[in-house]
Formats: sequence, structure tokens, C-alpha cells
Amino acid sequence: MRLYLASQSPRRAELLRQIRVPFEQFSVDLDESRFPHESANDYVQRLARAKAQAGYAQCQDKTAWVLGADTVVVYRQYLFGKPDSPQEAQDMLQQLSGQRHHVMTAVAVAHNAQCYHQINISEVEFRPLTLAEIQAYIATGEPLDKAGAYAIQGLAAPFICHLSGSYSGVMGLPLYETSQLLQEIGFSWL
Ligand SMILES: Cc1cn([C@H]2C[C@H](O)[C@@H](COP(=O)(O)OP(=O)(O)OP(=O)(O)O)O2)c(=O)[nH]c1=O
Repeated sequence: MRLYLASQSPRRAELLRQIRVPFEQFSVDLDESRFPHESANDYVQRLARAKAQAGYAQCQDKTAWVLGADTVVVYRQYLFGKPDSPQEAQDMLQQLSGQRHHVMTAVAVAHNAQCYHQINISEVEFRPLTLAEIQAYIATGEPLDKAGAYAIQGLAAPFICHLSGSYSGVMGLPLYETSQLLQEIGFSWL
């Protein structure tokens, strides 16, 4: 049984390689807009399923399973995806400074009409950040393709004073939940 990762994210690929899951990667293009009144929880799960299913539709190997995932940062009533500009990244990081927020990552696997999914919700606390620190961080370019405008695995690691949940989930692919899904579909590795 072959596994495909329907994602452009190098982090998701790195995490799957970390646990030695064999896979091939390609990206899918989707409308990622949120429905009116859709909860963050429902939104990430819908997008993870949509990525896996669109990936399966696109995949020539119809015996394969396709994995998709989606990550959002949730602070109070706000939902932060990838910032569209350095200014938006600055606004996100100023709000996250000195506060706790949640990171939700959903993961889904699809094959024909079958689609299984799981969600991980982790809690992260940032120490207070100065505007100069935020601007210096944005100038590195790292925040621009990351949900919530930061990377736990990168230069933002020293900003994080508390994490409750899953490091890999915050990074974009919760490995506990992913391995549960792979076991459920009978995909064995190692
Ligand atoms: C919070 C956080 C997010 N991220 C990344 C993971 C995801 O790549 C990205 C969230 O955006 P997503 O829209 O979930 O994913 P993506 O567009 O990068 O890739 P694809 O949809 O093709 O699978 O943010 C980190 O790398 N580190 C972090 O600490």
C-alpha cells in the first residue's frame, strides 16, 4: 500500500520522515476560505479532509491512500492562518505576545469514498515580546508561510515558555494522531 502526502509543506514531509513513514509528496490547490459561523475546530477538520480527498482525486494510483493536514492558531475569538504580509505577521505576533493560544492541527487520510480524520489541539504560551524582537523575527522571513506567523521548530522556539500538547502538532502534523490513523487503515511501516 502506497501513501501520498498531499501538501506543499516541507515541515509535514520532515515529520513523516522522522518516523520513517515511506511516502511521496505532491501539492493540491484548494479554496481555503472559512464558512460563515464555522468553528475553528470544524474548519481545520474540513480542510484536512478536503486536502486528502482532493489529493486522492488527483492521484493516479487509485490503490493509494492520501494524507492531508491543516493547521490554525486560535487566539481568543481570532483564527490565524498564514499571514498575507509582514504587517499582518506583526499584528499576529503582537497579539500572541505574553499570552496563551491554541494550535489546532487536523490530519486526514482518504481512499475512494473512505476518509478518516483526527484533530490535535495544543496550548502554547509566548513570553512577552518587544516590538523590536517581533520586527527582527519578521525580517528573517520565517513567519511568512507559518500559521500564526511563527515556527516552534525555528527561531520562535525561545519565545515559547509553555507547551501543553503535541510539539509535532504545533509544527503541522501531530505524529501520535497520524500514526493512529495509519494503523487504522492497516498501513504498516518500520
Ligand atoms: C504554528 C506553526 C505552524 N507551522 C506551519 C505548518 C504549516 O506548513 C503551516 C500552516 O499552514 P497550512 O495551510 O496548514 O499548510 P501549508 O499551506 O503550509 O501546506 P499544505 O496546505 O499544502 O499542506 O504553518 C510551522 O511550521 N510551525 C509552527 O510552529
